Amino acid sequence: MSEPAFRTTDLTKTYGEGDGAVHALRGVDLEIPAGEVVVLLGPSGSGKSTLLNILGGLDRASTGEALYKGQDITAMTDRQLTRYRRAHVGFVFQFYNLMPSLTARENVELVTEIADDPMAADEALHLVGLNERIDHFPAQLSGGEQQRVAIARAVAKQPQVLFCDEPTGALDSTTGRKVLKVLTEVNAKLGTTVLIVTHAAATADLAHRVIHFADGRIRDVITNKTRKTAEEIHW
Ligand SMILES: Nc1ncnc2c1ncn2[C@@H]1O[C@H](COP(=O)(O)OP(=O)(O)OP(=O)(O)O)[C@@H](O)[C@H]1O
Repeated sequence: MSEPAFRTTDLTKTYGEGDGAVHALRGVDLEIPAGEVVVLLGPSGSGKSTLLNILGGLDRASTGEALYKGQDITAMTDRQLTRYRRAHVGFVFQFYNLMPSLTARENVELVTEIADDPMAADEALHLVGLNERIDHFPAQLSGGEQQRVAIARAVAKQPQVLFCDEPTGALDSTTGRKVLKVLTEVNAKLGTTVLIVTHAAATADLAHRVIHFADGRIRDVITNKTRKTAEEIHW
């Protein structure tokens, strides 16, 4: 069996100290195979984004181990973490964080200009179905189209892993489905491991694996025997 994308052992994260301490992660043991679409579900405050941020190298664990392809992220220096994020990881957030004064292509080029082995910005925009919108500014695009530019930007540097925190949170369900379709296509075409944190529980039907969080711990992990397509899910 190939090495998993991620493996965590007794991972904890505590924000603050003493009486005010918040135990965001209380001991997470997890394995995420490379090449899967994984959906993280759970109540607000249960630790999903915290886990995503630690695996993505945006935040640090308090204790425990988190391996990316056998490398311990928790032991990395800040410089190593920056390199890890640059080389291997793409992020998609609820709000698209596009530069309003740049076109779709120019927004993607911001990343392709500094990446080691990027695809062309136009190719990334084709991949997300925005062929006709390449020279549009964000204000000329719908919310779903803006999110697809954000996905193109994240995918253009050819990351091994795509972390998506509430990628459909600001979208209606029809538009959200288009965005999810793009994420599953990126997984299928490029083999990118895709982790999605969401409150839209129906998204779980797209996943290879569904992780349920509760109170800073994993409650259960389900492997879907069959997966639905983005067109088939509703929320
Ligand atoms: N930077 C921070 N400082 C202090 N507490 C934090 C910080 N980030 C998260 N927390 C707390 O950690 C806990 C877990 O938060 P997290 O955002 O991981 O949950 P979540 O499951 O993603 O929630 P949601 O679904 O609402 O996004 C919460 O109680 C939150 O308030």
